[in-house]
Amino acid sequence: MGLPKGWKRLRLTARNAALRTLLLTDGGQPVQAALDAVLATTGAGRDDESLSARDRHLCAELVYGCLRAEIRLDYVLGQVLPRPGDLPRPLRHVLALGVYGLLLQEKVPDHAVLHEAVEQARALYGQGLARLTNAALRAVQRLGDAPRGEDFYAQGAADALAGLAVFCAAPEWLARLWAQAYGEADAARLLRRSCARPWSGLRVNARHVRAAALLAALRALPGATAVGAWGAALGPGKLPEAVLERPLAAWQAEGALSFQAAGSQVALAALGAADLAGPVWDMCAGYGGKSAALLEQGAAVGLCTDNSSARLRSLPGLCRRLGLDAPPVCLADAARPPLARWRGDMLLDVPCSGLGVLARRPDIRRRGPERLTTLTALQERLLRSAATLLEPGRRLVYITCTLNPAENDQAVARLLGACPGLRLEQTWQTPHDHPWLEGMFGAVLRRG
Ligand SMILES: C[S@@+](CC[C@H](N)C(=O)[O-])C[C@H]1O[C@@H](n2cnc3c(N)ncnc32)[C@H](O)[C@@H]1O
Repeated sequence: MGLPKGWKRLRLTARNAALRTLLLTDGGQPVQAALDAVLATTGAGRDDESLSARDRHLCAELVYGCLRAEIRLDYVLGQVLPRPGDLPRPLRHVLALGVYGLLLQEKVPDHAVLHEAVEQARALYGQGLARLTNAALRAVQRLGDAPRGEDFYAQGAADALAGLAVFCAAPEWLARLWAQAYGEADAARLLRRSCARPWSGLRVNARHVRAAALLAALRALPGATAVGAWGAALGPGKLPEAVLERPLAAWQAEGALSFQAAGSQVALAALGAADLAGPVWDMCAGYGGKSAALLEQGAAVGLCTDNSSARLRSLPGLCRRLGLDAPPVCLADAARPPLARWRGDMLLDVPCSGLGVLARRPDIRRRGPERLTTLTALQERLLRSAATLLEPGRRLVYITCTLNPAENDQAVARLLGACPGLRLEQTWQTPHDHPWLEGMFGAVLRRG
């Protein structure tokens, strides 16, 4: 999306960088890619045009926070403005950033939030809309604590679930899908979890000489939780700068440490993926996060394929950093694989709706339910093609990061119905009442 003409009048601040990032996400760019693109132009070394490390962090918090709360912020704006949807999109982001600052951002004084929002509106659109911004945000201030509580969002909602969906900034269709699939109590738990700030997941490279010491040090951090065999998770804001007197970035650069979502690590451990019989074929290897974890933990990954060359391209470099022998990589559509047989086990970490990772990927909630049917059909094709290649005695591990039965247990059931030679050995999913672990699903199938 093009930027309004007045954009150049804005100073480089965390909030202005956040505004620019949010605009990029409107054009369909994934949130982290948009943030990386904006921060790449605001790095240190550009004298008057640089953001401090603290401001870069604040910018990320604002972007992720606003996207995570978008539906809720829009609702609040709808209570103080007659037709916020008619305003230009950049101004709506200015207002949303302002409401986020007033209601959900700790430690930032209201007057600073108001001042910067009004400055943004003035620079982009002039005095008239700056006045409107000031009036709208002051009206939000006058609502007091009400918008911080759930009851505020029940006004005008069809029922309690619809009100909770707005409070948790989830689309109503998703709340209904979860209520129908898992019951209202679980749907409520999942909605609350989906809008909380995510935990950071760290994975220690089991092959690194200091792996044991590093793992022990990470797990000994205040509030740290062990995940899987080689991981630790830390709550929001708890990531330290350094461990064992070295910056985390240095451990990462020398291949001792990777960032990997705790849910992925727990899923791999629960499904026994490190014990898969080689050569393992990772059919949707992407950037190689799961393959790298398996290689570190001793699995013989023999082939990585994906239909995205941009993703696959980073896999050899990732292996190099971690000191692993990179498996062969090949650009391939897993629904029409380039091989007729595969003698080892297979990993199918499919493209999915991502409804289990909304806290970490908040832009996913902007996508509508219509894509669920397309994704389910794609997963069915991928499962069938993998099952066709599976040799007797070999296992196929199926993984999603979603909370949607059609993509999870029902997808597995459909495959079992269509392929009588397959046996279901295990299914696993993140417990719905887990307060922070992402929603993952996995199944292990074996050809008899
Ligand atoms: C959940 S991601 C995989 C993440 C990866 N396993 C990791 O841990 O980093 C799903 C991947 O499937 C890939 N994909 C989508 N459609 C595909 C297809 N038809 N054949 C192969 N890969 C596909 C996407 O490019 C994406 O990288």
